[in-house]
Amino acid sequence: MATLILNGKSAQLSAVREAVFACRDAGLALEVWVTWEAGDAARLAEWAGQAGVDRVIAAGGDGTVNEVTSGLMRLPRQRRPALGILPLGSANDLATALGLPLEVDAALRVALQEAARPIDVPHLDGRHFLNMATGGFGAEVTSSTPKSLKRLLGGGAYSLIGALKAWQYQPYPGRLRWAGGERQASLFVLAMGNGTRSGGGQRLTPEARIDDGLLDVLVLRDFRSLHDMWRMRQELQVRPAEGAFVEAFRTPWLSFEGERSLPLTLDGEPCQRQGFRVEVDAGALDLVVPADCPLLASGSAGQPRAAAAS
Ligand SMILES: Nc1ncnc2c1ncn2[C@@H]1O[C@H](COP(=O)(O)OP(=O)(O)OP(=O)(O)O)[C@@H](O)[C@H]1O
Repeated sequence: MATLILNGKSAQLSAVREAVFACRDAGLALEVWVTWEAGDAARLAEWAGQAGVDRVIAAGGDGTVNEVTSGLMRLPRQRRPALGILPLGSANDLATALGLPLEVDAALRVALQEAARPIDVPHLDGRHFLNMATGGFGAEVTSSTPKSLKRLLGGGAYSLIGALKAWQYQPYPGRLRWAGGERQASLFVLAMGNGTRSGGGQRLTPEARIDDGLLDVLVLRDFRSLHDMWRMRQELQVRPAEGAFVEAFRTPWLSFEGERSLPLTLDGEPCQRQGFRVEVDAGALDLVVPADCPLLASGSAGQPRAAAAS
C-alpha cells in the first residue's frame, strides 16, 4: 500500500485527481492524505510508517519533500517506508536532478512503480535535509524572497533578487572544520549538497551523488571588487580544492563556528545559526528514482528494493 501526502496548496489540481484515479483504475493501491499547515506532512509521514504503509509519496515542492523526509526519519530504519516524489512546486530542484518526470501522471506512475534505492540523509544539528543546505548570501536571498514572487518567477527570482542585493552583502567570518581539514574563512556562500541543484536550478554542487555517504561542499569566499568576482567565476570553472575564492571538497561531516549569525536554508527552508554541525546518515532512506538516475554513485548496479505492491 502507498500513501500520497499532498500539500493542501495543490489539493484542487485536477491533474492530480485524474492521475490518482488513473493509477487506481490500473490496480495500484493508493490513499491520499492532504496537509493543512506546516508540520502536517511530517506528522502524516510518521503516521503512515506507524500504520505499516511501505511507500509514502511526497506531493508538493521541495518543502513538502523535506517535511515528509523529516517525518520518515523519526521512524526506526526497519519501519521507514520508501519515499516517492510527485513534484508540484515551482522549483522542484531535487526531482529535476533525480531525473524524475515533472508531468503529474508520469511522475505518479514512477513514484508508485519504480524501485527504491538507499540514499543518504544529511542533518544539521538534528534537522534533516535531502537535497542541499546553503549558507550566507544565497540563504539571505531565499529567506527574503517573497513566496509569491518566487512562485511567479520560478528559479529566476533568485538570480534577480541576488543581483539586486549583491552590492549590499556583508561576509560571514568563522571557522570551518571538516573530515579533511580546518580553516578560517570569510564566507560569501557555503553550499553542502547531497543533490546537485538549489535555488531553482543553480548547480552549486554538480558532482554530488545522493548515495555516496558524503556531502559535496562548495565554499565561496568573500570578494572585494569586480576583479575578485571575475576571478571567483574563473575558479568556479575549475572548482579547486583550495583556490583564492573557491574551495570544493567532499566530506562526511562539516562544522562552522561563526562570528555572527549565518542565514541558512535546508532544502529551501530558512533558518539562522551562529554555529552548526552537519553529518550524513548514510543509506538512511529508500528513495524511488528512475532506473537511469544521474544522482546515484552506485549506478544501476545497486540492489533496488521492490516496487510498491499493487
Ligand atoms: N494546505 C496548505 N496551504 C498552504 N500552505 C501549506 C498547506 N499545507 C502545507 N503548507 C505549507 O507548504 C510548505 C511547503 O510548500 P512546498 O512544498 O510548495 O515547498 P516550497 O519550498 O515552497 O516549494 P517550491 O519552492 O518548489 O515551490 C510547508 O512549509 C507548509 O508551510
